[in-house]
Amino acid sequence: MSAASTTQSQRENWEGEARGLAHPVDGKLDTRHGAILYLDDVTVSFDGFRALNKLTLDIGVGELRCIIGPNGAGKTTMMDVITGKTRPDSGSVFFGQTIDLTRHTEPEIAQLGIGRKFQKPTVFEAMSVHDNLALALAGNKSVWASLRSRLTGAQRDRIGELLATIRLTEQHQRQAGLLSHGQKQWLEIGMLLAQEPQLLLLDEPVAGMTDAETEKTAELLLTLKGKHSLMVVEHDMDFVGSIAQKVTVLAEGSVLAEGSLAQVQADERVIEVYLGR
Ligand SMILES: Nc1ncnc2c1ncn2[C@@H]1O[C@H](COP(=O)(O)OP(=O)(O)OP(=O)(O)O)[C@@H](O)[C@H]1O
Repeated sequence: MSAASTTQSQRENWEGEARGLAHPVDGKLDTRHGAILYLDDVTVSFDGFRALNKLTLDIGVGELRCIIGPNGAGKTTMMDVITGKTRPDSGSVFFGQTIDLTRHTEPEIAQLGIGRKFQKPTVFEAMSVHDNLALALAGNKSVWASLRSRLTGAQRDRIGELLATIRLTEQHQRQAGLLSHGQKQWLEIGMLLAQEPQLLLLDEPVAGMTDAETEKTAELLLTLKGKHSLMVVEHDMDFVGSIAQKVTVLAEGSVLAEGSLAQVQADERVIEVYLGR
């Protein structure tokens, strides 16, 4: 399925609106065909080396998709293309039917409703868990203005909900720098959720976590599925097995295999390039 059926004027119309509004995606993302993200024939070359090679995949609305593949397969480059950090040499990248992501900047793409979590947590260590979430809710207001302004009842409720979702209610007054590695990762996920992304990209969310933290992260992501669409890049196969519906295996910049974890684990080509014999 491609977004090519959308007329140019529909796209321009939408993009015009998108640039002018604070929350342009509210109720407006066109996912009539069931997918939230389309990559079609995307190629990215670095000095002649194809990090992505005619990559085609789409993510369904509310889906939790796991992406696996060997080092250098192009997983990070794919996320860079989706979030506007890297421009493809060719191919198309659409958010819903109508938003051509290659025509937007990184901040615009975040505003459009795509949140990205990098591997390393980047919370404000000197501030409390609560204040980190309050800042994230304030969005692009200046840090000092948002810390000084009093929270509305709705904002307080939202922070309460976020704390419960990320399982940090009891730690809300704790300084973020004192949290465990796993708790910092959850806080950062909470900060992304505060911006109400429709699509969340997570890069190795359980790297460095204890087994108990990994389990809790799996529970957390399963609660987000449906409300958000998620793309999770992970090497930890037990974790992938605990959350995945559908797994995409990338290799040499293209999709090598796609299906349930059991299906891709049984695929000879996947065993060859990634899982080992
Ligand atoms: N900015 C760049 N300049 C040159 N080569 C790059 C650049 N970014 C990525 N590459 C190369 O593109 C290929 C794909 O890299 P990428 O980081 O996307 O893979 P990955 O699947 O995320 O790997 P890993 O699992 O190790 O994170 C690699 O060979 C990498 O060296």
